[in-house]
Amino acid sequence: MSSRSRLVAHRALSYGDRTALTSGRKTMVQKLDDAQRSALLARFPQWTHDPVRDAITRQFRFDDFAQAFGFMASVAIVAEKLDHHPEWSNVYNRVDVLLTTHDANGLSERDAKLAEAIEALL
Ligand SMILES: C[C@H](O)[C@H](O)[C@H]1CNC2=NC(N)=NC(=O)C2=N1
Repeated sequence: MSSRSRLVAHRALSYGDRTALTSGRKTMVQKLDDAQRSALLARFPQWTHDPVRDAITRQFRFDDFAQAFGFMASVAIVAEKLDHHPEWSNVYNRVDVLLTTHDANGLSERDAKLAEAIEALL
């Protein structure tokens, strides 16, 4: 098998897996109501509510770039597993994270799950 065929086969498999993993998630995700949003913020006091985006944000600081990027790599793996991804940026030892659910146009239970998983990495 040529290296090009292997690449294409790998890609096809990846897409197949992804379809299988996500095909059970066609239901609309519900935006949190006010009580649920308050509960979320009480549960994660280090996170700040962004009312414009209906998102939660947190800034993480590490000793250096290697630690910051290691953290991002760990979050990326969890995010991919949850099929829920952060909006973020990194400058040297700093990582700015914003969580919101694009499919709901605001916070949902998925953001709570991802925030919980991120906190568990620290
Ligand atoms: C098709 C796939 O399930 C969706 O696009 C997922 C991927 N990751 C996501 N991440 C975030 N933050 N919000 C979403 O609505 C979202 N949707």
